[in-house]
Amino acid sequence: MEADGFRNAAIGRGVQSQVNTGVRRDEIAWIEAQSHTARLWLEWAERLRLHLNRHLYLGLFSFESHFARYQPGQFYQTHLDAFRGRSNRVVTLLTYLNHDWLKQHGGELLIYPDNRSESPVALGVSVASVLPALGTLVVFLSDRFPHEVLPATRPRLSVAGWFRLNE
Ligand SMILES: O=C(O)CCC(=O)C(=O)O
Ligand SMILES: [Fe+2]
Repeated sequence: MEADGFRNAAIGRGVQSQVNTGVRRDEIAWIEAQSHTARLWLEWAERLRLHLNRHLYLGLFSFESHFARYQPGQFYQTHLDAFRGRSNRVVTLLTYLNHDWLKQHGGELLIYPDNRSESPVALGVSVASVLPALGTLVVFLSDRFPHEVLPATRPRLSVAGWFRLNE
């Protein structure tokens, strides 16, 4: 654990969790209710959870969230946040803490087509390219949209969160 609370991000959970720097190079810090801002974020997520359950009947049970810090050149290769039958992450939230982020800084989040789509999709072509700029919020179903983080020329701070089903 670094002095500032960040540590190397691992892949997988519990005993299967491992740090694999070939896939992801970022550092993370879990968000608990450690500050007023953190509490506001968790309260906002709780209201969104109730709203999604009320209107989309998703049965979301809990929320977990972390900061992630990518140093220049670091990345996260294409992955899904959940696998059918193996994880209970249902909805992914991403938001960014980077002022004045320009296209030339790179660091895009690339989102690939829904893996259950019926229509033929061009392999390897993203459906969205998102600059990690302050004020942007991305929401998608965790087990359906592969995504990756491209390297940036500046440090890149994000907040990721997942609504989960009951374990
Ligand atoms: O920081 C991002 O844009 C995405 C991070 C991500 O995909 C993850 O933490 O699972
Ligand atoms: Fe992800």
